[in-house]
Amino acid sequence: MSERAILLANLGSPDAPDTPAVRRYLNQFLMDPYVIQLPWILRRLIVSLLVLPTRPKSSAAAYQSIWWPAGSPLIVLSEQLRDAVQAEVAMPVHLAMRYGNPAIESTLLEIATNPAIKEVVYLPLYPHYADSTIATSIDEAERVIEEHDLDLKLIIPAPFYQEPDYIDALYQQSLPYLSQPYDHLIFSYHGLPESHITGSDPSGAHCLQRQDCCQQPHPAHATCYRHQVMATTQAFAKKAGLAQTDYTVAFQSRLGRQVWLGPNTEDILTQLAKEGARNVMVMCPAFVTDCLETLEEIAIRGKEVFVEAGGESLTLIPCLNVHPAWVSTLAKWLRQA
Ligand SMILES: C=CC1=C(C)c2cc3[nH]c(cc4nc(cc5[nH]c(cc1n2)c(C)c5CCC(=O)O)C(CCC(=O)O)=C4C)c(C)c3C=C
Ligand SMILES: [Fe+2]
Ligand SMILES: [Fe+2]
Repeated sequence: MSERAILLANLGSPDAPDTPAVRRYLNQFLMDPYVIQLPWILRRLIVSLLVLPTRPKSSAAAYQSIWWPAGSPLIVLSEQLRDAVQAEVAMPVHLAMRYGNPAIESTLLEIATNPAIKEVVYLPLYPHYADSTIATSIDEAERVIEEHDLDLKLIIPAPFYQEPDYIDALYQQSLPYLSQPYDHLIFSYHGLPESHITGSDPSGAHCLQRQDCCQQPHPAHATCYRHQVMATTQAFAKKAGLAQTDYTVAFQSRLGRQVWLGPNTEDILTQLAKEGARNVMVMCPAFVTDCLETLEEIAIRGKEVFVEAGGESLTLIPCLNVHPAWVSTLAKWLRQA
């Protein structure tokens, strides 16, 4: 019988919080055709002329504000997750990053050095489908296997955005926070250009054609990020007994001039403060590990926006990270895959 290994994949971080390392990382990230979905020449021009001259410096400063002695929070937490899962499963558990290190390529090559391993349970660590996360991670792993002619078969679990165990883990992680007094809860998901949503609609005629498209059952939802984040939110709200007036869904991390999913998290923070909210909670279920986008964009910059608009406190509910409920859920899925 063939043996299996597990490969967990996350997005990745620069190797260091300095401008040259962030420039290399952004160049690899934004030249990915799944991320900036334009022909190569346009992508090259945008990245080289509009992004790389200025963003590496400002992003490096942002990374410096959240960097830990052991490294990038996203990498350190992902390594801790790998080790915690390893303690619960009999198969070897590896970790790779789509951008930066450890790369998917070097990690698959390392797995392939064990001739007994024929199958790899490959789990990109994103609850919701997006071309720029799950699809690109799968594409990269398939490219490596084909290019190096590796005798490995990938077993890929489906997006887990509404799996009851995932919702339960989110609930358990957030319970100590949501049992404190607060005025409003924001579900802040990473944003996407609307063109990514319509572009991954296989019917070409459903997504974003009407405001409530995500509430109407449709096969396009298998690859609709907006539908999937709405489903996570609704399942969580039901589990936590939240009324619709208790929370708002918003999207963060806009980049560039395209139309992105809305509403924008910063606009919602400003609006809530102006309407009289003083204490808000923010949870970010699109990320399973804390990272730049939660620790800096929400907990530092989001808080500044909220306080400037008249609010008092913004509390970031940590991501699942290495919560025991999440670790045992992952271990169970990976054993059963
Ligand atoms: C067109 C640009 C981007 C798309 C589309 C995008 C989608 C997307 N990203 C995440 C998760 C993360 N993104 C992170 C950082 C980050 N994202 C973009 C751009 C797009 N993301 C950039 C340029 C950056 C780098 C930092 C910056 O300069 O702003 C991170 C954090 C990485 C870390 O090191 O901590 C995560 C995680 C998802 C889930 C997603 C689509 C749903
Ligand atoms: Fe991103
Ligand atoms: Fe939809």
